[in-house]
Amino acid sequence: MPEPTAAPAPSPGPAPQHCPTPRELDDLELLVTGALAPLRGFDEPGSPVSLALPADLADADVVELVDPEGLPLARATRGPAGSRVVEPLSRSEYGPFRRLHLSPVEVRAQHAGRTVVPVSDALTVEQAAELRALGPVLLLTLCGTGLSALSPVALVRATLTAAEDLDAVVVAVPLASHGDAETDHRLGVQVAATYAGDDPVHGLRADGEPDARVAAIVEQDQPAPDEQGLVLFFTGLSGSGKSTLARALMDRLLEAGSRSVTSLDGDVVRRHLSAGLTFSKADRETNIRRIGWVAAEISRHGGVAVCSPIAPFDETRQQVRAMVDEARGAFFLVHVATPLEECERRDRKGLYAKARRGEIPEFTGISSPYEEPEDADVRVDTTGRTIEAALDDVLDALDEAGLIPRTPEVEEPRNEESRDHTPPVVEERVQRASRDQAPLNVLFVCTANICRSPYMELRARQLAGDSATVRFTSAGTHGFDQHPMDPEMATGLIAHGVDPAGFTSRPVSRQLVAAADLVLTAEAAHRTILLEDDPGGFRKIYTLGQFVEGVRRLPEDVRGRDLIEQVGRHRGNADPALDVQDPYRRGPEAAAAASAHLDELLAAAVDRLV
Ligand SMILES: Nc1ncnc2c1ncn2[C@@H]1O[C@H](COP(=O)(O)OS(=O)(=O)O)[C@@H](OP(=O)(O)O)[C@H]1O
Ligand SMILES: Nc1ncnc2c1ncn2[C@@H]1O[C@H](COP(=O)(O)OP(=O)(O)O)[C@@H](O)[C@H]1O
Repeated sequence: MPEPTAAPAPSPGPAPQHCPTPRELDDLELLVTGALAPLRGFDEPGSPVSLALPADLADADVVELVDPEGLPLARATRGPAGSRVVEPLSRSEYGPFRRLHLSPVEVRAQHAGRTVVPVSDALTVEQAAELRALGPVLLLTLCGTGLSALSPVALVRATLTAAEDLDAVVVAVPLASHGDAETDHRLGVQVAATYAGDDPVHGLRADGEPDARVAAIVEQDQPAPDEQGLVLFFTGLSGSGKSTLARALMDRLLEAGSRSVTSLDGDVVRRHLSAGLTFSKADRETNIRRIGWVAAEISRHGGVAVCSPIAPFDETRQQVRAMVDEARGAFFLVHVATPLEECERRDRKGLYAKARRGEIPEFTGISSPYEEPEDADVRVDTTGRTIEAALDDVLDALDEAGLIPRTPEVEEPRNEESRDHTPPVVEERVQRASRDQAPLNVLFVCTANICRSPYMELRARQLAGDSATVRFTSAGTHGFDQHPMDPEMATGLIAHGVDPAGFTSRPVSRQLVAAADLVLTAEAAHRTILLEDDPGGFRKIYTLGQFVEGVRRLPEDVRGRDLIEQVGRHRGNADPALDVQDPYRRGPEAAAAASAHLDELLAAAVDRLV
């Protein structure tokens, strides 16, 4: 049959409605405003601007496209060669910065005569200077789904903030990403040319760092992995241990108090959110999608959702992953891979026996399939293991992924005396701005402040030369006041030409830790002691060995405060294997070994701090 050459007349009766994806809604807006000209519809030959209709609408001549709240936005009519011609019905009125969404025609009428500059990331100080030299500019903020590393709303906020000091008009254009950088660039050039008309278009050089105000917007929008919304999704057979492990993990998080946690347990969800659903394939999929939707919303707002349904189908699990992704949360899949024989042996609820007798139809593992995940972040078989040991595997994997650091309070429940209501990280951030200009305060800590930490303090000072940008001090977790340095370790310093004569020891205190920008301990045990007193300090208290591991993972040009911040985001474990051994009363060989170990670590750390 020949392809139709023109849109057929719409069939009578109301057109079926469809709500497109966020990316498609962005495309629709640009098609309707003419920003994507010469494109006028979806799926034109060779165009990446496509519309995926559900199977039951694929053959419909006309589909009414609605926004998520059901407002009809446009009619999409079947056109030539499989395209969908778009005819606007109404214009979106809501959404942040809607007033800045101008069409090319509106821009020409209101702002002609300005240089058009496409913006798809936070403007840097250098770029602001570049813009100032251009005279009046129109910042075409390309804020569509997935185009920028920043969320659409943060990109517009960042651009408006940077524009305060410029002769600039900000226009928001929801140009979405279409999968590959080349296509995105090509569409960006096309859209900018359409908006510019006869005015010049200027492409910014990618260069430099944003100023403090813009950086604060970026930081808020891109939280560190351990502050990001998180969906912990346990999947596995009935009786595998999902609920038990999920509950144990939740208890740890709740006791630590640093995250807001919501449980979406399989059985509990089926009593409330999914009441009435059966165990047919379709109903199980609905159940999991509901859990996924709620979990994604929780993650959108920075919370932790702990889900523990069977979730037997890979495709539905992938859909949940995509929903969480869209909400800019992290998705962490735990496969509780206890084999069927063990689950059946446990048969806590007697369900397997009933399923074997045919009294429960479609029972997972017996008469309904379980598709093993191939994309699990961690796989735990609980057979013959304690709950603590199984939980340990999950906590290790979460720590490794940087999502939940193994701080002492997550590690094990704290007792009442050591509970400390330390200021949250937000306050830490505010304080940081005012400290930026002050010298870095680095505190070294060991046990008695007579062997390793004085060596660190005095040797670091020597390595730093006369740098005024860092101050080094030291203290001991169990030290006495006013003791001189241990003679064996002092020998090592003297060999380097450092005179330890004036040094006297002191005990560490909360005040000393609070005043430090960075605390480096000789052993993991010292770190644990300090963190018990200051649980919020896990971003600045490390063992020296752990810190140096972090430093070595970062590019050479990351230095000073940036270095401390970035090590904080990507820190590894305080592995006791990285400890500097205590040489006290172990003779000259132990002292020489400790000095050599410290020399190596300090050379790596100090050079990057000054
Ligand atoms: N036919 C059948 N198959 C599997 N499970 C069954 C069935 N009928 C009832 N149950 C009980 O329901 C719990 C599983 O519900 P879920 O919502 O997690 O299942 S699913 O993800 O929708 O597949 C499951 O709980 P858990 O043991 O916590 O997994 C069972 O107790
Ligand atoms: N290492 C372990 N981890 C988790 N559960 C375990 C472990 N060892 C034994 N169990 C037992 O297995 C059962 C698992 O039940 P549950 O957590 O309700 O599983 P599910 O939610 O997957 O149906 C519980 O009775 C639990 O005490």
